[in-house]
Amino acid sequence: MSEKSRPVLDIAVGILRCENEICLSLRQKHQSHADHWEFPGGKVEQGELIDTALKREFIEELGVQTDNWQPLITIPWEYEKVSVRLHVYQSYDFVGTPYGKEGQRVRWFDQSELQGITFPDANKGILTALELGDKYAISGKFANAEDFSAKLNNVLNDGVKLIQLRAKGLDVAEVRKLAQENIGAVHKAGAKLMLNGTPELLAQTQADGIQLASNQLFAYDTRPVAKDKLLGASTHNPEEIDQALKIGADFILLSPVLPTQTHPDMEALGLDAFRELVAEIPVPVFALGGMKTELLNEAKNHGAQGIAAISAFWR
Ligand SMILES: Nc1nc2c([nH]c(=O)n2[C@H]2C[C@H](O)[C@@H](COP(=O)(O)OP(=O)(O)OP(=O)(O)O)O2)c(=O)[nH]1
Repeated sequence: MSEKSRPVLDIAVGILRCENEICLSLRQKHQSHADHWEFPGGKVEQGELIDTALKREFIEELGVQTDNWQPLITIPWEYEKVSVRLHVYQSYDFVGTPYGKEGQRVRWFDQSELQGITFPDANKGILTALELGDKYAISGKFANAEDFSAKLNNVLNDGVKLIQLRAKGLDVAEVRKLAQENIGAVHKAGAKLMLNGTPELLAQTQADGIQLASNQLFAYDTRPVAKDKLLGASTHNPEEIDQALKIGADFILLSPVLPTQTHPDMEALGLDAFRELVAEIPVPVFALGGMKTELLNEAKNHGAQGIAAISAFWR
């Protein structure tokens, strides 16, 4: 059967958390992806809600009662033999001690250990979703280097964990200097700094990744940064989204979701069209364009990892 015509299996995937630890189980020899760790879960039965499926699977497979499952990300994925849609939820709420009721190994891992663990391929976007917060601040206007640091500090104090240094008026050397002067404060706050720039610039700094503008995406055939750096891609349509995924983007910005003063000439997608596009993207997607913190939950309810904005964060 061709990949397009075969049925898609809906899988409920549960990230059960206890402080910084996450419960994983090891897939068994008779299963696909044998000896890969997974977040527990399984197929959603006909007509079943995702959180009902998760409660059932955690009782059946791990002997724990769970509650308060919250959506994190949905991952569409084509394996060689099966098409799946992973509905990934997380919860801190459980009663009992998880154990392998079906003989599988079950273990708690610190979240910082997850990057070194072998998961099925579809899980890459889940790990990124766990790593990134739900607010992505993009730097706006600033008077000088001191003013940049002060504004950045406000963003960090607001608890934002992902920041893009975007300074179109500066030359590369000035951007590099700003990045190096501020990276310490960003990392001290447990946040990550993305550069609106090239892989070459990234290599000269301690920044965490680059954000490629939509017209830069087509300059590459393969991932232009190392695996341990973040690659963000700015997109507006399916063609740019496909190219972003082709070159291994870790996450995507999709815009303009709502009308925005920065691009008055572009027609806004609207949240419903945003949701439809996001449903086909196996990595986290931030909603950009007209976003304010009051819209965060609505954006998340439409499948977003969170919101990206200049004016909502940069003050
Ligand atoms: N539970 C879970 N499933 C995952 C994860 N990542 C991932 O790609 N999957 C895929 C593997 C399977 O194709 C499907 C899970 O279905 P399932 O759990 O009912 O499958 P199963 O044990 O019957 O094993 P099989 O039919 O795939 O051999 O979702 C994950 O983290 N947790």
